[in-house]
Amino acid sequence: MQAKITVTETWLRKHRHLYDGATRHPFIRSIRDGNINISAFKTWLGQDYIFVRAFVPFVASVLTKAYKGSDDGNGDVEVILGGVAALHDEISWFKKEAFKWGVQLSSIVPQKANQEYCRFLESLIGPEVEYTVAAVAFWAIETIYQQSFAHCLEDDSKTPPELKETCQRWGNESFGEYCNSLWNIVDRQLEKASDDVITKAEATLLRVLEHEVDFWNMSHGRT
Ligand SMILES: Cc1ncc(CNC=O)c(N)n1
Repeated sequence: MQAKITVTETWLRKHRHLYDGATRHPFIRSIRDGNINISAFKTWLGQDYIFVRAFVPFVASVLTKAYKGSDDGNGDVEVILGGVAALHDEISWFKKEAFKWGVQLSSIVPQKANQEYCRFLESLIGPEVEYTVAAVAFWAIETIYQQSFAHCLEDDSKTPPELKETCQRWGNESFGEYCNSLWNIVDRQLEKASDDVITKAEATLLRVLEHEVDFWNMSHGRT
């Protein structure tokens, strides 16, 4: 018997080009090739700190929806709670890393692409946004970082040693397993979703991919 093709697999095939654009962006390639411009890296670091702060309430809203969706015999709440805990760690890491690179976090002004991405996150927080739709966004946001930074840690990469720890943060195996758990959550939700919700979720995935590309572009100085 042939394994059934999931909705997410269909999407990733259909939108492969945009997906690769987000996970194999020139910014990531430049880290991987070892010719990253350090000022671009610092821009990314400061802007991503702001993004992550805005990401926390979004993830908390996904957690609430998982709880309320509440035929949660599948442990969605625990997986997402793990994500919240990791973000607590991550915020401390950003502060430490910013200090190391001489980036003053308190004086960072969010750039346009970042503002728009944060506003998009806010638009997904409200109770009118279905759990399935919010979970798809969450899965995509985490997975893009995982795939991008794991690419910088492959055997043939020339990632500068001082950036390895950053790449490890999202490229490590346990973050990969966490992303797979999110993927399972999303697949399970989509299997029982209405066509209307599936359509909305696909549109949301596309918006995430576009925002991620714009975010990398911003760090790369292409805005
Ligand atoms: C722009 C962006 N997208 C995804 C992530 C990864 N999630 C949490 O850290 C991130 N830090 N920044």
